[in-house]
Amino acid sequence: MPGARRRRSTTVADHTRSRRTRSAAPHTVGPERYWGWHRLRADWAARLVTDAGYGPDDLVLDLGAGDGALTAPLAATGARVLAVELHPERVRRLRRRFAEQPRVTVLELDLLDLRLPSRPFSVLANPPWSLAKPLIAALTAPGTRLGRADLVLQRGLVGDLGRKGTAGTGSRRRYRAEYLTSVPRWAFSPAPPAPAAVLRLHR
Ligand SMILES: C[S@@+](CC[C@H](N)C(=O)[O-])C[C@H]1O[C@@H](n2cnc3c(N)ncnc32)[C@H](O)[C@@H]1O
Repeated sequence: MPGARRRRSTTVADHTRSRRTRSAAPHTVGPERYWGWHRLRADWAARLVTDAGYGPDDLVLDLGAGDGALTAPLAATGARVLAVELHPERVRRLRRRFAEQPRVTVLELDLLDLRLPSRPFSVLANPPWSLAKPLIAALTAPGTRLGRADLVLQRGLVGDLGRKGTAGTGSRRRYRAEYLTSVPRWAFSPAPPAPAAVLRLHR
């Protein structure tokens, strides 16, 4: 199971070593932890899943799954879904909600510690925006099996990456970065401080 056992292979954390070796500040589960919580409304989540077009042959990661806004419509496509969430109560709710769905696996894990699957996979996620850059670096690193990722992120960052047109570490930038669509603030509950957009990364 991806992420369940840590081999010394690529984890998202490998790309953020400097962050991780600082005291555990932004990722610690504890009273000082700030938990971003801008849930996608069901209609927008359904729209993003429809646009992505996944089906039973796909393995799709929902990183920062919350209470399953994207996990649920993804599961409805028949895809195999890996929902990663760190907040313990949200993990409990996810496990209850998807208990009867064997094609959904919920991992209680810092997404920066996730060992990426060794088989081809995709990502559809509305992750914590503070982790956008290390997450993109990890997903596009040499050797990952990522096929495509649609990430709901702060619009300014998506615009910058879309203009640049590529993403990836090292001299060979293997992924195209595309500004897929704008997402208005009212697509979330509560509304985030800045407007959002979907960044599509694909080989
Ligand atoms: C912007 S919310 C999105 C929730 C859900 N995907 C949705 O669209 O409604 C981000 C989620 O990431 C979770 N989260 C924050 N830091 C995380 C981390 N380091 N690893 C995994 N999940 C994290 C939060 O608890 C929250 O549920």
